[in-house]
Amino acid sequence: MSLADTARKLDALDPIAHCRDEFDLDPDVVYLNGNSLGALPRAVAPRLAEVVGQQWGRRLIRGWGEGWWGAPERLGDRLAPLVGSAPGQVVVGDSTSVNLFKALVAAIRLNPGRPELLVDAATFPTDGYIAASVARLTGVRVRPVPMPEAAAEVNEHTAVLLANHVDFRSGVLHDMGAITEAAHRAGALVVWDLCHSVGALPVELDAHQVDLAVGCTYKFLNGGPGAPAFLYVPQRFQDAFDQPLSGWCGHAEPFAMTPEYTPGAGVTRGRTGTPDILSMLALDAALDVWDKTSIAEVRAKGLRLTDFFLSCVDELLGDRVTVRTPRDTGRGNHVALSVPDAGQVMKELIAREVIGDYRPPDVLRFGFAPLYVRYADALTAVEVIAGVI
Ligand SMILES: Cc1ncc(COP(=O)(O)O)c(C=O)c1O
Ligand SMILES: Nc1c(O)cccc1C(=O)C[C@H](N)C(=O)O
Repeated sequence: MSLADTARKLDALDPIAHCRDEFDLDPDVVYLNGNSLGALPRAVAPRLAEVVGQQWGRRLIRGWGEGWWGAPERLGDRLAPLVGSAPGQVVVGDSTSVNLFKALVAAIRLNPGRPELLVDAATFPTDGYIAASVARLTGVRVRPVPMPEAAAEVNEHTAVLLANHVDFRSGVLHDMGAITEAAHRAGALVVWDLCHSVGALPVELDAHQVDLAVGCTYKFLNGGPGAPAFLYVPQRFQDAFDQPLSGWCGHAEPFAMTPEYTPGAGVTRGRTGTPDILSMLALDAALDVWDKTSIAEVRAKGLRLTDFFLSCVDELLGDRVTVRTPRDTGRGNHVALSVPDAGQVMKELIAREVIGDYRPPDVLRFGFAPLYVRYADALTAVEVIAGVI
């Protein structure tokens, strides 16, 4: 069967093909960058019009008592099933970088007397930058470790390991269960960055006894540019969770306006300042699509779609590219291809309406958001790449 026939067949049989109708997409664009910024869900614009016009416009400050104040925890509970968390352990707000700062300092405070902070050596830069600053503030030292060696490198000196679930460049999926277990055996805590796995594949934070986790909502959760991030604090740590950005919104009684800080109950103490309600309620609307499918269906399609993309790459590009992403299930939802002059190649692809991204030094990165990317898009992208390189 030709690749075009296979793509047609796979799209016809796709059990979640209907989810694409939930998105407002440009029909002329092959969008393979949902791993940086998810597409626009149709539900967002009308919800924002209502929030701005009715809630802000008419209810004014009363909005805080009519749903706004509790939005960080309510949205956290909506996200919880996607990360394998019981309710009451996820709070939405701030950026991933800010939540990483809170989580790392809190983790070091939970595990005092150990001098090392291990950091994924291939990490997305913000994690490394924040870890370095946290190390300076708390007096620990950072030791970069390649993720495949992380489990072996954690030892009695390690306070905390900062790990990425899916590598932002290669797409490699790291073994959350095994790494967390090894860290715990050595008496260390692990903070997981879920930016590239949440909404792409099942994440089992409670089942793996994860200590703390953070993630963003503007990639596979389609919350929009600058959508708020989230912080996971399991119940067993909530009373001792002592985060450094002790703003009034994490206070036990914010409106008592007392001079001393008393942390709020539960995951609420992960909050800092006033929540960004417009972005938060845009995310709320974006999450509606998860009522129409499940993370298991999304993962199944994600693997099939990236498999099909890889067969197209093998057949149409051959050894003109090097595949940097594992071919087995140890991968997330993006595929990295190395080519010479990758930056220029990506510019030419984007000029031809195939949108992926370039990551130095030589990676073309293509994200496959199963909610709206079709098998036919995967084939078109490879045909266009073949014409460019
Ligand atoms: C692994 C990872 N962590 C963090 C971030 C970003 O953090 P922030 O939302 O603070 O920009 C990204 C992407 O931007 C990322 O890929
Ligand atoms: N967060 C981003 C942004 O504000 C602008 C452009 C890109 C991004 C990204 O998300 C980059 C992404 N985390 C990456 O994996 O490279």
